[in-house]
Amino acid sequence: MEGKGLCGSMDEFLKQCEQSGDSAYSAFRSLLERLEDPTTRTQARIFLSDLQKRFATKESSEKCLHTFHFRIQDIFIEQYEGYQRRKKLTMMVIPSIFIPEDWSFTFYEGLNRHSDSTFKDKTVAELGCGNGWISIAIADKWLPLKVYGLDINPRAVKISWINLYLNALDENGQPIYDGEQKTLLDRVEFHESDLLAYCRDHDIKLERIVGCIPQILNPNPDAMSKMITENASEEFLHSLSNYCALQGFVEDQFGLGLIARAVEEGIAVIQPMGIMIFNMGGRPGQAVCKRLFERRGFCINKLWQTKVIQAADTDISALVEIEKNSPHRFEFFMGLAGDQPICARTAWAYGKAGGRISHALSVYSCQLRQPNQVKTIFEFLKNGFQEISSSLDLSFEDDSVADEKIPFLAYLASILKESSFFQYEPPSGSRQFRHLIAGFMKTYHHIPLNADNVIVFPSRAVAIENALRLFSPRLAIVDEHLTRHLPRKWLTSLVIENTATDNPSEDELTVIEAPRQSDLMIELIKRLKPQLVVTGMAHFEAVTSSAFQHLLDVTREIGSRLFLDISDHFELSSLPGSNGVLKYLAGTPLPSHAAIVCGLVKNQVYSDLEVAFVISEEEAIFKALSKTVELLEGNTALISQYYYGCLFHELLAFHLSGRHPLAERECEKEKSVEMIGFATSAISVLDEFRVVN
Ligand SMILES: C[S@@+](CC[C@H](N)C(=O)[O-])C[C@H]1O[C@@H](n2cnc3c(N)ncnc32)[C@H](O)[C@@H]1O
Ligand code: MET
Repeated sequence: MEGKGLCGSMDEFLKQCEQSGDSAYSAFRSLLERLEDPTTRTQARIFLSDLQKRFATKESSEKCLHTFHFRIQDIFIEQYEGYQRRKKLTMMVIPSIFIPEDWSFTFYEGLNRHSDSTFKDKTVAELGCGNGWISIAIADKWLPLKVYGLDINPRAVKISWINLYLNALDENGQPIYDGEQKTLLDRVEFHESDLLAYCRDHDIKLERIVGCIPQILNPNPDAMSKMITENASEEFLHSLSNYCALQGFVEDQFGLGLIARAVEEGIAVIQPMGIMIFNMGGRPGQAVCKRLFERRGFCINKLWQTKVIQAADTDISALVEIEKNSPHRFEFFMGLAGDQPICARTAWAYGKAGGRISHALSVYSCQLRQPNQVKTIFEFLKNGFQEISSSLDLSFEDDSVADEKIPFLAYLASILKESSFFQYEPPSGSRQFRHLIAGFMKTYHHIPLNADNVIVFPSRAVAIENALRLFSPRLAIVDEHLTRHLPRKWLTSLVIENTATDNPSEDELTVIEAPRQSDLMIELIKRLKPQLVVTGMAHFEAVTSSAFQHLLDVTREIGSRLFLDISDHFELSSLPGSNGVLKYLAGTPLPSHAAIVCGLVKNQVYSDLEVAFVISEEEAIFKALSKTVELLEGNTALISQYYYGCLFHELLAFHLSGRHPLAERECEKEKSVEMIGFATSAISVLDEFRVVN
């Protein structure tokens, strides 16, 4: 039956199509309006069946494209040998849009390598949907919740809608229902959109983003800046399938700028566990293609790789130009069988001389490693930090490094997003950071500390030097591992012979080095009676608390202050090994003459970042040490506190609070001897200022 009436006669229709591609397009636009209108839909669909039947053979449908500027044909998407009920879709094309070829079919094969659950019930966007066949095939095969087929070419979008009606309704114009009693019209929408603009503007959160978009820079950049409208020239509209404009990304130099932009736009709209699947021409080289994703925080899985003949309608001379101006070499092959890569220049010359050139084509499936954090980083960089974005590298060989660095950058981004400057923090260190350290001690080691028991220093060396200056002991015994950064004069003076009645100047501070072994250290303490002891602990002695207790007792009896360095035994992990000192503190308060020093130095990412903290449960010591930070060495860089703060935060964030009630602590033993007090110079300063934490 020939569709007449609403659609006019077929001959009239074909006559209009014959005039030009533009004219054929406008004939189909009117037909689309009839498909959209439920009252004329059935008839319009029947008219399309009749058109298809009229050019049923392969030859006649080719001729139709040539003469009438459109083609409607069945494409078989599941055609395994021996498989009887071959699945077909009916699809039309017009010359001003992309006509599916090798690239599309490879892409579809790559999509098919995913498990059924990848698309079932999911919200999907297809970038550069062309005539819409991939979006329709996804909807047909996997029953996703919704597929948004997006294309910048307005004509591609209209033809996609026609293709949707062609497949949602049967030849008689009746709806085809799937297993869930839905038709393709319930599952697919097509929209004109520059990459993900449509989803962004409509606040659509996607679970899958798939795309086969151009990878060759337009050899004629002016053409690209032309307004893209439905009425632009056919040639120009078709060129949108093969060429892209400069996008302002580093990847432009490899022709990958459009994909780079798609990925960055995708990071903003994809759900955290979402997957992006891209068809990647291997011409820039596999390493470059992989890097595009990895440096933006993705893990990639190359699902399918094949070789395709370089499309005849795509001029690779833009790649030859890039080779002229850079050391980069693209990767082509001679024929499909070649396996020795040749560069774009050689490929171009070989092609001009009649040779067939091919290149790799792969389907990449990509997922963000730490999705929410990478999203935060990109959200921040989007607003005016293009330069940082270009040099950003979130690719890591080692997962544990990624686990440290990405959360930190995200944390920094969220702080900088809220304020463009670093806030003033008290000299004892950022309250939040001290709070986190105390929280870690409480949660992981059951030591009931609070932020006012913790003083932050730029490094362990500074912490120790400040403690020595604060008390200015006549004699200090310092573990030989910790003397390296102390002023030389302290290590060279020797005032041990002075009697207690002498009144040496405070500058005459003498440091005696001692081995890190508690029995030797204790022997020295007993003999030399220093006013201050700074020591670490050998590993074997740190296992139980007895060496620590012994040191506490001896220093208390003699009247020395003790600074115990636990840096080597302190682990910033979710399963930190304990040690005798921390076990002791869980059950007993830290005596007032003792403090714990801990340098955080073992980070894997920024080996030059250091922070240290001192723990004291004595308010006066807390205040005085805080003051030394202000007076002597300057505050600790906030960036270092953020870095370590973030590590502590990560370790605390998932904990339920109060799951392990803290043990009752025993009371501290009575003081027996008067301890060394603050240096007179320190006292004057401490008296002068009211010390605020
Ligand atoms: C190679 S075709 C792929 C078409 C279809 N997916 C297929 O496989 O047959 C690439 C498509 O990307 C579209 N395109 C180019 N730049 C785009 C952009 N910035 N945003 C959206 N689509 C774009 C082109 O119009 C073209 O339809
Ligand atoms: N013909 C294009 C090329 O060779 C590919 C079109 S599909 C993005 O790059």
